[in-house]
Amino acid sequence: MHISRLDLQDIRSIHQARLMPGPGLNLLVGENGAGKTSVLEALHLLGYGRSFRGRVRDGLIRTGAEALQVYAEWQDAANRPRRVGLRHTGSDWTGRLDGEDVAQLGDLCAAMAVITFEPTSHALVSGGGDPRRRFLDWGLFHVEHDYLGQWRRYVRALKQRNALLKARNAGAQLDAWDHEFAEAGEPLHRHRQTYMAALLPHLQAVTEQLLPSFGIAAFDLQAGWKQSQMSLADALLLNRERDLALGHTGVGPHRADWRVDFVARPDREPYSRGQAKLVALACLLAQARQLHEARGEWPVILLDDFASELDSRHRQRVLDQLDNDGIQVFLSGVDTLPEITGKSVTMFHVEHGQIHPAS
Ligand SMILES: Nc1ncnc2c1ncn2[C@@H]1O[C@H](COP(=O)(O)OP(=O)(O)OP(=O)(O)O)[C@@H](O)[C@H]1O
Repeated sequence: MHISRLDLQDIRSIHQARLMPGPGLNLLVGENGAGKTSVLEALHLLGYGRSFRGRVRDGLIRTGAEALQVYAEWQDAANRPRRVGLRHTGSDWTGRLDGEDVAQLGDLCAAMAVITFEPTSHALVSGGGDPRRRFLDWGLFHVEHDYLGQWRRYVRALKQRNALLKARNAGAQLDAWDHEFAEAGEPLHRHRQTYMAALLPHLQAVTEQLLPSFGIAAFDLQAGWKQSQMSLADALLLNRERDLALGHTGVGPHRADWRVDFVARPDREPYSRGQAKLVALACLLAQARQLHEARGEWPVILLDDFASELDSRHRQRVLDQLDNDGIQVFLSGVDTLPEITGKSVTMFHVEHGQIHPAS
């Protein structure tokens, strides 16, 4: 997808702005605090319904304004014009997609595929399991039409089961929710397995380009229970006493995780922050490629503060790859980058919340 127009209103220090982005690399340059990241946050909001710097009500709306608004136009894979608009007050939102009101924020997010690489993205490989589960769920949400419904069914069963566990209610109701939980959880896991298998060749290809000396040794999914030894229903039964004592469900796809191991790192020594960022970026770019393979459409890629912690050689490799693939990228930085030489670049100067195309 190529966003051809982006209107922003009352996002952080940006009162009103309109950008006409180019199809390739869009570079947002300006001093610290100018408002560059705010533009990326607005796009991320359309793709995820939230900011990557906290909740909307925690400062995304310009001080003194009642609500923020974002509007974007793009062409989809079949070159059809699409448009999306979102107004958010911090507690309530209204959304329009192709001229129609939408009932769920998820409908907007499904239309806009956005992949964001930002200063905390290294958490994808060096933090807890939450971002890694979200990574899988995001990919599946965009390529498997029924995944969202299955995921919602699972989350509902988990909530109900946890409520019963908290109330120490081990009666027939718990049996019924165990059944529902297992029925919803098993297919979720199978989807994740299939997705990881589909992702692997892309991860290999991206790693080959970004980190050629690493070599992928394994890309493994842990189900969240001892899936090779028992069904989810059996795992629930086995863990029931423990779950009742703890008041929550300790096994299931909500405890799943994945890891990527490299031939060059047999002892799995900890990554430097820059290495963690590169591995995280490789995973995100693999996800972009898989989405393209599955849907015939590239996501939009946001690279916030890209220059920090990635050396020039790696920046060059990343930007070359994105350029070769013809992906639309929004990149923010305090300075322009030498690595953009020879690429099709649309540049914007950002200053005190004002955005001007650079001539
Ligand atoms: N709710 C708000 N209302 C008004 N201004 C805000 C609000 N939240 C943040 N700001 C201001 O917006 C600016 C933040 O912009 P942003 O983080 O997008 O800058 P940036 O250009 O990405 O900076 P850096 O290069 O330092 O990362 C800051 O000047 C901040 O004071």
